[in-house]
Amino acid sequence: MLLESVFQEPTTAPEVGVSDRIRHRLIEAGQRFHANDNIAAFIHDGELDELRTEVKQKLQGLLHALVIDTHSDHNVADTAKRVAKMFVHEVFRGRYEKAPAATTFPNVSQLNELMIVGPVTVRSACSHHLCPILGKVWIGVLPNASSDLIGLSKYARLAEWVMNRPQIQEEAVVMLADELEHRLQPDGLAIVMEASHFCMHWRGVKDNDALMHNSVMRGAFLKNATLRLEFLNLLGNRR
Ligand SMILES: Nc1nc2c(ncn2[C@@H]2O[C@H](COP(=O)(O)OP(=O)(O)OP(=O)(O)O)[C@@H](O)[C@H]2O)c(=O)[nH]1
Repeated sequence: MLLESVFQEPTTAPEVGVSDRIRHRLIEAGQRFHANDNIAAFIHDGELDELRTEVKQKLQGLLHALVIDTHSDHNVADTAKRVAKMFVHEVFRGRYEKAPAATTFPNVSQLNELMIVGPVTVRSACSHHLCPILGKVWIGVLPNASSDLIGLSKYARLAEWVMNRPQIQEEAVVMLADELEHRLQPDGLAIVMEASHFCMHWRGVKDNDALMHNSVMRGAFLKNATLRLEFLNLLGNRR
């Protein structure tokens, strides 16, 4: 091959990848696209499969950079494909898919007593190292006569949707609280999360036992110490 042909400028513009198209739409709309943001509204039909293909290609490049022989080692031959599927359609799907439908029902019995759902098992990944976060969430709701109600399973589905993104735990509970508050319009909302961070177990400090606990208290749970205590005491007996 002639040396000139190696250094020749490309005559055609490089093809714009699907991630660039999506990013362009987000920037045009002034929309944030942090690791824990949902960007489903900016992804057109069919583009998620295209995105998975692009991610696969980049992961193949990552394996190459790690000097892993993906040709002769049959164990890694499909790793890029598998990991791309895992990121886009499984562990980070909360970024790319629309919120699960959560039909709301009127509070016909005008319930205004404390209700607790949990423990809801949640799985996430830390945005710093993309290591798994495995944990549990407890949700307390104090409805009022005009609050909406949602089916019990929808608490778990919404929690899964919010957690299936690269996150930090402090922001994850706030995001979940925002989603629930928006749908239920309760007098009070409380969330407690307890999670195990694999970035602390598998690598780094290698502490196997440390857990992170955090909470968010809104409305009546913030103002009324007795209610807050009732919620926390009820969890205390069940954890
Ligand atoms: N606050 C908070 N920190 C987290 C969370 N998940 C992981 N981390 C921590 O975020 C930190 C990552 O940032 P750095 O301290 O810059 O990373 P690092 O030098 O690789 O840290 P080491 O883990 O100590 O090796 C680590 O201490 C993680 O344990 C989370 O949900 N919330």
